[in-house]
Formats: sequence, C-alpha cells, structure tokens
Amino acid sequence: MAEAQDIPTRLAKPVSHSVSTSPSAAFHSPSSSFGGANLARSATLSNQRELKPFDTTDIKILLLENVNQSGRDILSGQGYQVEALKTSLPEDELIEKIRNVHVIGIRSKTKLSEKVLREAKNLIVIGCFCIGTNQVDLEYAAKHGIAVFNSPFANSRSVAELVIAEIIMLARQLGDRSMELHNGTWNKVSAKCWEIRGKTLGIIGYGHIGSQLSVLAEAMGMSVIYYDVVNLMAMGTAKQVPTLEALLSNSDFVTCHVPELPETKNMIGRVQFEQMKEGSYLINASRGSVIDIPALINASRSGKIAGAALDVYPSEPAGNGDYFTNSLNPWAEDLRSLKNVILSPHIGGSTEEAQRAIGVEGKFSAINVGEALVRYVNSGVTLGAVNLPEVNLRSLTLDERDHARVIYIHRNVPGVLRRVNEILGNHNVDKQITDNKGDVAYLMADISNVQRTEVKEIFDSLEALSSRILTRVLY
Ligand SMILES: NC(=O)C1=CN([C@@H]2O[C@H](COP(=O)(O)OP(=O)(O)OC[C@H]3O[C@@H](n4cnc5c(N)ncnc54)[C@H](O)[C@@H]3O)[C@@H](O)[C@H]2O)C=CC1
Ligand SMILES: O=C(O)CCC(=O)C(=O)O
Repeated sequence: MAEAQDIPTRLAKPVSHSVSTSPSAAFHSPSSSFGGANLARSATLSNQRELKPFDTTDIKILLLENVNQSGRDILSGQGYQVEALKTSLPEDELIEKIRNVHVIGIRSKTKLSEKVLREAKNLIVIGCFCIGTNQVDLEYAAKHGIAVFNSPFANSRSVAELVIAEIIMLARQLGDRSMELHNGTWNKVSAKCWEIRGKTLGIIGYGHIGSQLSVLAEAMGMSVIYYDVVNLMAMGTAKQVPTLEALLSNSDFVTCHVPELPETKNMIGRVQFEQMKEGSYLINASRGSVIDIPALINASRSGKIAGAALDVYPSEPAGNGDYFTNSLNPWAEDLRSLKNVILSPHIGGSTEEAQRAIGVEGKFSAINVGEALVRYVNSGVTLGAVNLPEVNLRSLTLDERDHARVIYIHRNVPGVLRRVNEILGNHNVDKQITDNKGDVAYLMADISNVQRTEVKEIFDSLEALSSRILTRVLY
C-alpha cells in the first residue's frame, strides 16, 4: 500500500474503495486509439490491483437516448467525463460528437453505421443499453477494435408483460373503446369481443422474450405454439411447429419476437397475412422491419385480421414530442386511421425495473451494461461482448508489482502469436489467452518484470505489426 501516497488526487478520488498504483506520469497512447487503461476492478476482491496509466477523468463518455440514471452513475462514479443527452442525435451532430469520445452508450434509435463509426477515432467501446444491436454495424466495429456490449435479457419480462396486455386489449377492442370515451362517446359493445382463455397464441422467435411470454400466456389459459429457426425446449405444454405457415394457420394471436436480420425483413407480408386465420390478431414488439406495414393495412381493411398492436416501426421519431406522420413513414396516416390497432411508441422495454437492471444492478452483472463498460475500459475483459470473442483473465493482485496487461486486437491471420510472443519474450508471460470471432482475434496477456519505461516500447512494437487492429497496454 506504500504506493498510495503517490496517487494523484484526481486519480484516487473516483474509485473510493480501491487503491490506485498509477505512476504520476501518465503514458498516453497515440491518438489513433485509446491505448492507456487500467486493470480489473471488482468490489468483491480487495486485493485486486487497479492501475491507471492515464487520468480517469480523461475518459469521455457520451450517453444518448436518456440512459437510466443508475447507468450514468456507475460511469461517472469511475471519474469518467459523462455527457448524457435525452434523445438520439441527427447523424451530422452524432458524427461531430463521436469524434471525441472513448465510450458511447445508446439505446435502439441511434444508428452507429460505418459512416458514423469511421469518424469515431477514439472510440473503444459501445454500450447498447437495450437488447437489440441491429442499430450498430457490428462487423465494422469489430474490424476496428471497437467492442459492443448489450443487455441480453434485462427488459425481456417487460416486453412479455406488454404483449399480454395487448392480447387482452385487442381481444376486447379496448384501445378503441377507451379512445371513444376519451372523445366523449359511450359505446358498449360485445360483438367480436372475446376471452383469451382457450385461444391459441403463436410465438415467432422463442428466445428470451418469446419463452417468457409462453409461460405467462399459458398461465392465462391460452394454448401456445411457436416457430423458431432453432429447435428449442418448450416451456410448459407449448409446442414447436415446423414452419411459419403452420404457426400462422393455427394461431388466434400471432406475435413476433425475432431480431432484425436480412431473413426477418418483411417476414410477415401479403402471403403470410393470407395464411393467417380469419379474424386473428397480429402483434409486433420486435423490430419495425419484420412486418410489411402496407400489407398489414390491407389485411386490416379487408377484415382478414381483427386487430394489431405495433410497438416498433421502420422509422421512429428521434425523441418525445416528435410527430408520427407520413413524412416519417409514408403509410403512417393510413395506419393511424385503422380500427382496433394499438400503436405504442417503442415502450416494450420501458419500465423502471428494466432500465435500472440494464444500467446498474450488480447482482445481475450479465445484463448490466454500465458494469460491462467499466470492466472493458479498466481491464479489457470482453465477457458479454456481442462482436468480439469473450475473453477473461483473472485480475492482478496488489502483490503483483511490475506487471502489465497487454491487449492486442488483431486480424486473425497465421503467425501473429509468434510475433507477439517475440515482443513479450523479455518478460515473464504469467498468463495469456487468445480467441477469435471470424476475422478478428483478441489476445490478452499479463506479463511480469515490466519497468514503466518499457511499457511504451512494448506498445510501439505491437502497434508496428501488420496484423494490428488495436493495442492497449494496461499497467
Ligand atoms: N419493443 C421493445 O422495446 C423491445 C424489442 N426487442 C426486440 O425483440 C427481439 C427479440 O428479443 P429476444 O427474445 O431477447 O431475442 P433472443 O435472441 O433471445 O430470441 C430471438 C429468437 O428468434 C429466433 N430467430 C431468429 N431468426 C429467426 C427466424 N428467421 N425465424 C424464426 N425465428 C428466428 C432465434 O433463434 C431466437 O430464438 C430483439 O432482437 C429486439 O429487436 C427487445 C427488447 C425490447
Ligand atoms: O427501450 C429501448 O431503448 C429499446 C428497447 C429495445 O428495443 C431493445 O432492447 O432492443
């Protein structure tokens, strides 16, 4: 602990429960990437070493789309500079801002396309404070050494509960009745209003959300069938069906829970509406691209479907108060005019519970994006990354002095390990791990007997290798 007295106050302040052994002279990597970083932090192990070859307050984070306060707190608690905005940004403003940040946190609306990421010269990690990652060009990010994390199931329950509510609302035409009475009209109707007990729910995509929904629907007396490209164990007495058509032709309610993929684009279009039962209902709380909306408008007008609930749209407004008109989606006004069609503004995952869990709740660390970002910035651990191999090394302890952690993201080509180990060869490689995902590989090594003066030399040698995507040396 003798080194504690060397800690510059700015470095020591943000992480109150641990000790920094950072040298006061910080090493900053070249601006093409953020090469400085520190070592793993875990509140549970007091003997873990936390190193900061940079000033924590140099790390700039941009959070968009009203990321939950708990998530913001975990990041600013590290001493990072956090700018949090309530909405997404138009592309030109996003490009301007992303140039300066090391970390960006978004939800579903911010499109991190190749065009945007090309400008993000300092970015090392993206946090999607949601489930979907379709808004990020994952491949471009991986090939440029930018890790992407999401929260794979923190809001699944919230979506499933919303869908249950919508099933009942559609069956009882509740949206229309409520709107009528809001407009002053009493309209007591029972024709074509149904109980949901005994009806069949068809779930397309039986993942986190689909399977939760399956349990809730059965508890309410529905029969459940599901269609998925993967063979999956049924919950309760649900049954997997072999084709989409089998699902559509046997369901009273059809609900979509697939990711946005080329294969799921317009998955429900004219042909699929024809395959649905007369007077059935369609629900979509996955992604707007999954439904061909003009085909839905026709199916609703012809009476083929008795109602629909949509939470997501091909184009969505940037922020609250914006209009949902034909200038956004050319059919918006036709959609708004339909009977028994519930339109919600992408609120499937918008509950206090879900947003808190995504941002911070430590006991569910697999779903905690804030923590995943800190872990990645501070220790290079990629557990939970969606576009890089998942790599972990146990933390260094306070007893392990003169150690450094080398992180080398590189193209997955033959001969790299040999060259890297030649560079690290003058030091003890205490532990090393490497893994790849497609064309990109991630190597992490803890080396001992490293003098501070040698860190830059190691960094520069790794940077000079032709396979290099991104190098970080944490010490
Ligand atoms: N409305 C909202 O606020 C929210 C929307 N979502 C959306 O819901 C989607 C689903 O979420 P999860 O259940 O967590 O995902 P998940 O990844 O757990 O499950 C998706 C399932 O879809 C299946 N699938 C993929 N392609 C398919 C295809 N062509 N045909 C049939 N099945 C296919 C997969 O095998 C998987 O079982 C997310 O990708 C996201 O876009 C998620 C959370 C909130
Ligand atoms: O609430 C949000 O920001 C997005 C929810 C969502 O669509 C997701 O988690 O994929």
